Amino acid sequence: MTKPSQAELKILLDDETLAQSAAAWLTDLARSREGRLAIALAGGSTPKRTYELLAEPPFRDKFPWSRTHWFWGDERFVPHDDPRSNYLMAQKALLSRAPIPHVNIHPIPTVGLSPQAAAGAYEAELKSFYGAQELDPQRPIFDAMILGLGDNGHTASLMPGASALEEPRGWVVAVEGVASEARITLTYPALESSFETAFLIAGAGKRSALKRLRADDAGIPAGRLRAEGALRIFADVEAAGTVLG
Ligand SMILES: O=C1O[C@H](COP(=O)(O)O)[C@@H](O)[C@H](O)[C@H]1O
Repeated sequence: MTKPSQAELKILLDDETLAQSAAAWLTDLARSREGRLAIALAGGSTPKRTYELLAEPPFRDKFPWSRTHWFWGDERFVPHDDPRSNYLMAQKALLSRAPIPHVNIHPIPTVGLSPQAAAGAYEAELKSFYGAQELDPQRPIFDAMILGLGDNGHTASLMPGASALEEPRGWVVAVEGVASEARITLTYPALESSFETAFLIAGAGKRSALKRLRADDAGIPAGRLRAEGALRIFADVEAAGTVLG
């Protein structure tokens, strides 16, 4: 298990170089893996430029689109055309602009069912894709997991104080009452089940949370993550300020 304090930290000058570096990492990783690939996307605003770059040359021309499947680490429980939707952000920045087969896109359902039912449906979809009901640490679900870090230390939709933080076995849960809308999130066991994981972190507002992440601070949800594979942090200098200082 890899703790955040053991992550390889890459500090980039600004948003653009962070996105270039993250897109290069993901493309090289995807090309180095054989067969079917699973990538879990983060939402929010930080990864948007990385997603855009993947759909543009030179990354677009090198990426193994046909064998890559796209999942989400979390979703806001709103329709997919709502501006808050993590699916919508990825769809506009990447999915609609790259040659991705429709069957390779696995959004978290948000309409016509309860948050609990949506979490159950997504867990069933992940298990069907994985081909087993139980996680094998030797065989992670994902090849790459992209994560963000909230100012309050949340990652995916593992929010401070949420009961989701204590979920020992389930792969996906609903989170209600901790944000303006309900959330659906992968739990630690599922988020940790990846060959490689990368946090994308930008902006001065993230300085304190990044410092706590790098100290494995269990007081923030991200600080409790123990990745099964390699862990990387791509941070811009604004976010990394106190880490460098
Ligand atoms: O609410 C969320 O926030 C985090 C962090 O987003 P950012 O815009 O501050 O990078 C994100 O990773 C997560 O997917 C999202 O639902």
